[in-house]
Parts: sequence; structure tokens; C-alpha cells
Amino acid sequence: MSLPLTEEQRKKIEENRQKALARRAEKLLAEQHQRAGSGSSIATSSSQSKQGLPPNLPREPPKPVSHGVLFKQQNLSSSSTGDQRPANPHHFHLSTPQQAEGSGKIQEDVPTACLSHSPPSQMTATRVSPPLAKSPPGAPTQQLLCYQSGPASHETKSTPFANTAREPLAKAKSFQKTPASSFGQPHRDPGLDAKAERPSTSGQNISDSRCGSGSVTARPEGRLPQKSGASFHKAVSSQQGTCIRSGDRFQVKIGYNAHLIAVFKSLPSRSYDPATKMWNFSMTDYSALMKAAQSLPSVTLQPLEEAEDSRELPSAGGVVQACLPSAPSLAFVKGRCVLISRARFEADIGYSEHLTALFKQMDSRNYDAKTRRWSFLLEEHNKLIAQVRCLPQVQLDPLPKTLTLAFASQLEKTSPCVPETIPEADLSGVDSKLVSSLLPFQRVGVNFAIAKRGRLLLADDMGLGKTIQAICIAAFYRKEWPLLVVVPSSVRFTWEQAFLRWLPSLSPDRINVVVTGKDRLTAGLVNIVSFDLLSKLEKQLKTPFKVVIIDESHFLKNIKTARCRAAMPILKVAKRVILLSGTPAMSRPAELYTQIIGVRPTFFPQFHAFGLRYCDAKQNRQQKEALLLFFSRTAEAKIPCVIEYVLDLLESGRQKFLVFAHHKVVLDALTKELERKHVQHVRIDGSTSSADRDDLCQQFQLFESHAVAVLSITAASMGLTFSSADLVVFAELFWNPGVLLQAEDRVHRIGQSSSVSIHYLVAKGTADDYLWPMIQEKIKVLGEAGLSQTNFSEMAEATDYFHKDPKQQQIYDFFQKSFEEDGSDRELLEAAESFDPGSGFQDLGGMLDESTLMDSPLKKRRFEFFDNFDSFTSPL
Ligand SMILES: Nc1ncnc2c1ncn2[C@@H]1O[C@H](COP(=O)(O)OP(=O)(O)OP(=O)(O)O)[C@@H](O)[C@H]1O
Repeated sequence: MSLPLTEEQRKKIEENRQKALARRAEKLLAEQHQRAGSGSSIATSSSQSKQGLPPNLPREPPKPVSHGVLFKQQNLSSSSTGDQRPANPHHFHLSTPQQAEGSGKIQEDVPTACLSHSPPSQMTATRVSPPLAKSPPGAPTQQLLCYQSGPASHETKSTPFANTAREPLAKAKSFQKTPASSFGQPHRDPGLDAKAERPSTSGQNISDSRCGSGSVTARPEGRLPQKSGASFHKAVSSQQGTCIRSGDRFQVKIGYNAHLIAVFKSLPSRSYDPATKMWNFSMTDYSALMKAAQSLPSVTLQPLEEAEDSRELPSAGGVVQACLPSAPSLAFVKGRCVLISRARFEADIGYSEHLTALFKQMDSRNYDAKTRRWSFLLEEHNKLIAQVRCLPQVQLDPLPKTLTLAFASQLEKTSPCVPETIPEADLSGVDSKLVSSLLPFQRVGVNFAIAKRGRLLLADDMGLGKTIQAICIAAFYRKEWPLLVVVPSSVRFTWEQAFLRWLPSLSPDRINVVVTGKDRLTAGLVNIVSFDLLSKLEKQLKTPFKVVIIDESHFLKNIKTARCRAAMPILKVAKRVILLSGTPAMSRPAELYTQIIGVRPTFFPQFHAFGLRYCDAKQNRQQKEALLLFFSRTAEAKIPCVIEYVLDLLESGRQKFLVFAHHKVVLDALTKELERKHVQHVRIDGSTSSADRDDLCQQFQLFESHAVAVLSITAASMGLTFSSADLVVFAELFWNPGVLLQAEDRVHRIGQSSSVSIHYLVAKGTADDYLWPMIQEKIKVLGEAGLSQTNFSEMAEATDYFHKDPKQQQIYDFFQKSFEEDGSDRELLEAAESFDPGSGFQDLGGMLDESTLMDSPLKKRRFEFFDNFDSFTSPL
């Protein structure tokens, strides 16, 4: 910060400035006298224009301006270097604040202080003074032009030019009627007239006075000699016509002219309207027409006013362009297409007249005035790109390849808004029992699969009957069997039953359920094997399976696992690949990758491209053990509250419900309390055998007296149907929301007739503070990727409290990073078991409900927050 000037210093500076101004004015005068004696008027004017010299030099130095303005100007002046004459003096005159905003150059030439400090009426003086004050003796043209503008403006507005500027058609008439009126003046560019018509935000129309005064110096450099002769001649003798916009096209209003008609006929978008007797064209032909018309001596075409307007907008030197004839712009514009929604893309590119005309031809076009960008439906992407390639001055890069692949079906559509039609598959070769049992949405799934030639990921919600659909799809390709069915070990026999049920034509002895590592993988026509046995038996395969079903295909999420390594080569060579999963990505989009390449190996040949686009995974090993200990201690701390909550539920009359927990200590405490209170219950955890699981599940389903099912989150969240209950209580949280959702769906499935309630018990001040927002975050990510419709947004309360302490956020970060790490779920699961050996993780099966309830029952979530363990009371 510098000290302010004293009054005396200011006075001195002002005196010096006045002297300098006087000296400069004298010098300018002397120079002008010298040049005036060395050429004819037009030639001199032209050369003056190039030199930046004024045609009418003022005899007196200009009046001083206010100090405020002066100081500002001096600062600006001192900051500039070298020759301070603007490269193109016209910038200064016609720049409006908007133009100045878009152009650094204009802002440099027009001191901000002038614009902001002077009221419109004083603008002329203010604008005149600064350049004089700061410029070297070779004073730029604009100083003098501006100086004239005030007094000259009224006069010039009354000239025919000024009138025609307002009314383009009137102009044409006046030219025809009074050609003499244009003598002594150069031909005026209608574009400039149009420009002059618009009021400047600075409160005056400097261009009016300049152009209206007939100043030849107003012409852009280098253009005047040809144009002043040719155009002027044309203006006098040629046939006048006008371009008129009509929607996306433009019409030409002109009398008969054989040469022009020939031009019209050469334009591809031509159309003749016998009613109006006018030719009309698309905007793409506009420039070509104008150019051709200019070369016809017998024709003068008034350009489209709107086209002229729009041509000025993106250009920093808009005024100069507006003065140019309507020849095509030589500027090269380059940009790219950007996806902005599932349905639309945007052109991120600068302005080009031709391109804009092309955009306007697109049916789905939409212009965002805020961003100044055009957007279109994906269906028009290929058409647009193909047409843009014909524009030599434009390079518009298409959407990235990954996107064009991902949205191939939309991009291949030629007309917008036509929904993809899936043909009805001919299922006459499939057992009629199966086909007739398919529910309408299942039939759609089968049709889709066959339209995709038997390679798909069927990701219907849990319990909606993916099994029956998979069997139907596989049966459609029965001629290509033997069939391989890879499933969690717990549901191997359920699958066998399903085949027997839905395909009566299949002899039971043709079904081979692989039970041990010594069995043959190819012994049957239908071969059912668990993921783990597949990895042991894959070496037996001499000839590949052509048709493969993978149930719970998210089991293949980690490419490093033996099961995935065994399955992927089989999928690669199979002709039909039917992947089934109600939770294809349990925790993050990266889990989809192996399943995607299982279905379409060429879709994302390398994870890199997929990862870049959909995943933001960071490798970060941290504090896992400490966190798991935290998790374990949380479980212990929650036990009394959880027990109280469950007992309250029972006391309130709740008859049948599930309680999920992760740690053995919680499961033990719960069952112990239920036993103590003589509450009939079942318990399924990692130590329960496969056979017992089915029995226990059946007991709970059938016996009214069984009130509570105490279940391990990891061991009982899949393959079991508990539709006789309609409430699920989560005594503990788990970092993988997919597992939680699967557990929820033990009651929320076909067979359920009531609306379902889900209660999450969240303890404040424990690891739940970090797990809970993390679960929400993951659900959100999955939701954004279209992989989950679950909305946990009601849980706003849970999200604020832990953020209050910045140190606490760190713990959350640790949790998130540790659990986000690639492949960490399994790893963490195993690590968690080391704290709690009783709840081992294994694939356990269960009995499936065969009820055929059509409607999906409502699911209601409820979140109970324990913030004071001592004063905890049940919410019921
Ligand atoms: N069209 C149908 N006719 C009769 N029963 C059906 C039909 N569709 C599904 N079911 C029954 O609904 C239950 C759930 O079906 P299934 O096990 O195939 O679901 P899912 O989508 O594989 O579920 P999850 O993802 O949980 O494994 C099964 O008992 C099944 O027999």
C-alpha cells in the first residue's frame, strides 16, 4: 500500500499533464499538416486509417477530465509498454461493457475509470481525453472520432444511412430511390448499421456519429480500397435484395435475377415457395450464398440482421467483424462433446457461424443461454459428428470411446425418443410349464437376454425369480448344452430342484451336482458346481462349456480370487453367459468390472479405463486392526441396549422378527437372554451346518411360536427366506451396505404379504458414528451409478454429529480408506473373524419360499440412535 499524494503534488502533476497535452497536440497538428500535403483525400484517409491518424484533428487541446479519472488513466498508461496505440482503433469506439468483459484487449484500451465514473452524457469527453493523455504523438484515430461524436451524432442520425440502419428494408429502398445520396460516402456495411442501431450501454452510439459522418477512416484496414470502389458501384447500379430469417431457414427477397437464380440452384438446401415466390435455404448455405452474391455485380444482398448479430457475440473484435463483408470466417474452432446426462450431450466448442447453423438443424437441439452451449440427445450424436466433419473450419471431437460403447444402443438410434424395442423371443422349444409360469417382467427379462444373444448380467432385485429366468434362457440354447451352473455351495441342491421343477423334459439323471473335488465336472447335461469346487476342477475341462450360468455373480468381484481366476476363462470362451445377481456391486462400482468383462470382454478391455471413469479408488492400508478392535468394542458396548430393544419389541406384541448381528459376543448375549426369558427362537451363524440351516429356517417359517431368528450378518444374509417375519433389526452395523441390503431381503421377497420394517440400531459415540455415514456414502455412490435404489437420506441426524469435531473426521477417513481398499471386504471380514472366531464366513444355503406373491411389499427403514446408553428406552 502506498501513501496518498499531497495536495501540492497533485497540483504539480496536473500542471505537468496540461503541458504535456499541449505539446502533444502541437506535435499532432504539425504531423497532420505534413501528411495532408502528400496525397488525395480517399487515399490519405485510407493511409491515415492505417497509421491511426485522424481525418479531423482538433485545433485545441481537449478539456481536462476529473482527477479521479486522470489518475486512473495515468496508472493504466504507465503500466502499458511500447507503442500504446491500439492495434485496431475501432475496438475502442464501439466496445460496450459486455464486449469489454469478453476481451482483455478492449479492457486495456478503454480505461475502466472512464466507463464507471462518467455519466452517459459526459462519456464523450471522458472517452476522448484518456487516449490523448496517454498516447504518443501518433495519436490513434479513435481519439478524434470520439471527440466528434457528441455534436455530430444528431446530424448523422438524420441521414439516410442512419435511417436505414434502423430499417434495413427502408435502406434498400432509399438506395434505389436516391442513389445520389450516397455520393461522397463509402458504401456502408449493413452489418455495421445494424450494430450502430443497438444502443450502447455506455449511453451513446459513438459508431453512429463516426459512420454517419462518412469518415473513411472508420473502415477496417486493408478492406477499404476494393470495397469502396466495387461496393459503391454496386450500391448504385445493382438489384437490391434482402435475407429474411424464417425459423431455421432464411428467405431471399429479391426480384428476378438470372445470375442469382443460378446461384440459388447450386445450393443444396434450396427450396422455392410458390406462394411467396421466394427462395429459401438452410443456414448452412448462408455464407456460400452471401459470398456468391457478392461476386455478382448486378446484385446487392442485404444480409440477415440476426446472423450479423450472432457473428459479433463471441468475438473480441466484434465491431471489426461486423464491418466485414459476410464472407465465411477463417477462424478455426476446436472443441469436444461432453456427456451431461444419461440422455444428452453438449458441444463444448467456441463460436462458428456454420456450426451454429448446423446445430440448429438438429431436432433435439437445446441452447443454454447461461453456459452458451448447445446440447442434443445422444441419438443425434453420430449424425452431428458426421456433418461437422464436412465443415473445414471446425473440429468437434466425438464423445470418448468408452461412452460411445456404453451408450451404443442409444447412439445407434437414428431418430430421437424411439424406445428400444425388444422382440418377443420364440420360446416354443422350451418346456411349456416353464414358459407359462413366467411372470410378465420375467418374460421381458428372457426376451432381453435372447436379444442380447444369451450374454447378460440379470440383476433383478433379490427374490424376484432370477432362477426361473436363467433356466428359461439356458433352455432356449439347449442345443448348445452341456450346461454349467456355478452357484454358492449352499444353493447347489436348490438349483437342482429348480431344474427338476421347471424343466420336466430334463431327465433327473442328466443333472450332475458336483459335491466333492473328486466328482466329474462334465458328467451331466446340466452340471451344478460351487464356486470353490470350480477352482479345483476347472483343469478337468477338455472342451469348453458353451452355455454357463453364474448365480450370485458378484462372487467374482475380485479378480485375484481363485474362484474368479477359474471362472473368467470359462466365461470368455462360452457362447452364452448368464450372470445373476441381486447385488452386482455390493460396495463400489469397481466390483462390476469382472462381471462386465465376463459378459462382454471387449467392453472395457482394461480396468484402467473403467477405473478412471467410474472408480476413485486409492490404495491406502492403514489402521485396520485398531479399527476392527474399535468395531469389536462397539459390539460389546451395545449389548445391553440391544437386548433391551429386543425385549421391548417382544413386550410390545411383535411376534416374529429377525435380529442380525456380526460379533459372536452379541449373538451369544441375545440368545442367552431369549433363553432366559423362554422366548422361542432360532439361531444361524457361521457354525451352523448347511442341513441345520435349512431346518432352522423351515422351523421359523412354519411355527408361530418361533418369535425371533438370531442371525449372523455374514453367515445368514444370503439364500434364506424368512418371509413369515416382517421386521428386521440390525443390532450391529456392517461396512458393506450390500450385505446389509441382502440381509434385509431375507424377509422382503416373494412370499411376503405385509409391509416390511427394517430397524438399524446406531450407537452414538461408538464405531457406528463412522460406519453409518460410510454406509450412506457407499449407498449414495451405488445409487449414483444406478446400482441401488435404496435411499438412506432420512438419516440426516446421523451425518451431522460426528463432523463437529475435526479430529473425529480423521477417524472417519481412516475407516473409509481402510474399508474402501480394493478387495478389503473379504480381507476385513477374515480379519474381523480373528476377533470373533464364532461367526465364520461361509456360503450357507437355505430353503426358498415358493410362494408366488406378485407385488413387492413396501419396505420401511427405521434408525434408532442410542446416544445415552444409561437412559436408553425403546422407541416403541
Ligand atoms: N414365475 C414364478 N412362478 C412361481 N414361483 C416363482 C416364480 N418366480 C419366482 N418364484 C419363486 O420365488 C422365489 C424366489 O425366486 P429366486 O430364488 O429365483 O429369486 P432370486 O431372484 O434368485 O433371489 P436371490 O437374488 O435372493 O437369490 C423362489 O421360491 C421361486 O421359486
